[in-house]
Amino acid sequence: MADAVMAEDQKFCLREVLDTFKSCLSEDKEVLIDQYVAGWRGLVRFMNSLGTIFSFISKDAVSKIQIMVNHRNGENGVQYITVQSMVKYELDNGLVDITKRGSYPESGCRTLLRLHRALRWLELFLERLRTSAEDSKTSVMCSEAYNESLAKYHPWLIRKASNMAFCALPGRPTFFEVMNVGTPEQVVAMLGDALPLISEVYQVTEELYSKHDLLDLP
Ligand SMILES: CCCCCCCC/C=C\CCCCCCCC(=O)N[C@@H](COP(=O)(O)O)[C@H](O)/C=C/CCCCCCCCCCCCC
Repeated sequence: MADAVMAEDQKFCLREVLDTFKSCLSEDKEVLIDQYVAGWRGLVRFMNSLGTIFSFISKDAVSKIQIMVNHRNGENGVQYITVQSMVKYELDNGLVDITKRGSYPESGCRTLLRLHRALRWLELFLERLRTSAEDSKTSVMCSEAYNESLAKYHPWLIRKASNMAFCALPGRPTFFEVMNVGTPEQVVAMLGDALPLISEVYQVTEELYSKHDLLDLP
């Protein structure tokens, strides 16, 4: 019985993950890195539960998450509390490769930019899921969202592998079930609730990176 309760407690719930993203913005609209990273960690857990075909994506996401965690745990961790403070600290101290890869392949600015681009994919995918009909294909929604966002930054081989992996996504009903949020109507409501905040986190980061000319970091 205790085990059953435990298993129920530990069941994945996408609402909690998206709530983590919702808590990313501080009162003065700074993006909190711990919460941002926790959100991605939750999403990776969800993706892992969909099958090993997504391992190559998961591996890359985990390595980027780990780089950000290392910055937070490092001796200058306090400079990495928000994306705003990280950008200022790394730029002021010349810790970012601006035009070509060089001494700082693991800068926070570069690493977070990769996750930021993936956040745009997430936003587009969730919006499609929210407005989709019952018989819509998640693979098509995922692939369209990918082609409109991340794909332009990926070489041919990654694009090919990604689009092949998307074909393994379960149908919409199963996908909704794995999200463990409730009825399809509750899933749609939850997405409608979470999306504006995810969009805001994306917009705040996009404007910051644009202001400092960081959107094309190598
Ligand atoms: C109800 C909705 C639930 C959605 C659940 C989504 C779960 C997604 C979890 C994680 C997403 C992975 C984020 C991937 C970050 C990719 C960063 C990136 O662009 N990396 C490339 C460039 O890095 P550098 O070489 O410059 O360091 C790297 O080359 C990429 C390698 C792997 C392929 C990345 C493919 C990304 C596809 C994202 C869609 C995930 C689909 C999951 C399906 C649920």
